[in-house]
Amino acid sequence: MGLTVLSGPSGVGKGTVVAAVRRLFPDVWVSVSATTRLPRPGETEGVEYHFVDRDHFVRMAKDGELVEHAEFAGNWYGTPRAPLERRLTTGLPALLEIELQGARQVRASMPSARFVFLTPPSWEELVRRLTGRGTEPPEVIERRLDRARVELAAEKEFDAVVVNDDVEAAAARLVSLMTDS
Ligand SMILES: Nc1nc2c(ncn2[C@@H]2O[C@H](COP(=O)(O)OP(=O)(O)O)[C@@H](O)[C@H]2O)c(=O)[nH]1
Ligand SMILES: Nc1ncnc2c1ncn2[C@@H]1O[C@H](COP(=O)(O)OP(=O)(O)O)[C@@H](O)[C@H]1O
Repeated sequence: MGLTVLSGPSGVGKGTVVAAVRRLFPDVWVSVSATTRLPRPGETEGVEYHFVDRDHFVRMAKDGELVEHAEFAGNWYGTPRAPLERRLTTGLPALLEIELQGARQVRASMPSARFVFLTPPSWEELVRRLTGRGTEPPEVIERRLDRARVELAAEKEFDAVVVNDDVEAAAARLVSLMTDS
């Protein structure tokens, strides 16, 4: 059990697959990140993210309250340390859903974690999903696709690669990776 880190390009379906993992595996614990990004319609403080302003984020980072943090497409994201450490002391599974730079920081500080990369069936399908979600304006989609190229090139750094073709199959694979000792 222990810590699993899930990464993958924006729009690949990380949030969708993690929601399916929660249904398959209700005991899973998923870290709630801090971010300077504004909430999307339907997002709630403390559920998808802790939404903080830049000053607050910088203070958290400076005070060592974040396990890792990174800038992604113009906003900051980071994993709060205290709740993750509390969870890890129980020995029960914990999941982080974070981008590549953060995953690299966790790899350096917690090398025993499992690193899983979620990848799309094709580049065209990734563009379709990111555009189809309808949550970002075109210029933000462009920045995320730029990052997606970088992230896809780093697939080999991960312990396992899961293709998100079918959501349920991808979720089942992630659960088996998380629970494999
Ligand atoms: N490094 C890091 N990345 C994070 C964290 N939380 C979320 N992310 C990543 O930030 C990126 C953007 O997240 P978000 O704005 O929610 O967009 P979405 O993943 O496309 O729905 C995604 O790759 C997330 O996995 C975090 O705590 N640390
Ligand atoms: N396996 C899949 N097949 C088709 N569409 C998917 C699949 N997984 C996710 N999607 C869709 O792709 C879009 C992006 O998914 P989301 O979970 O928000 O991605 P991420 O969290 O990686 O940015 C959403 O509209 C979602 O419904």
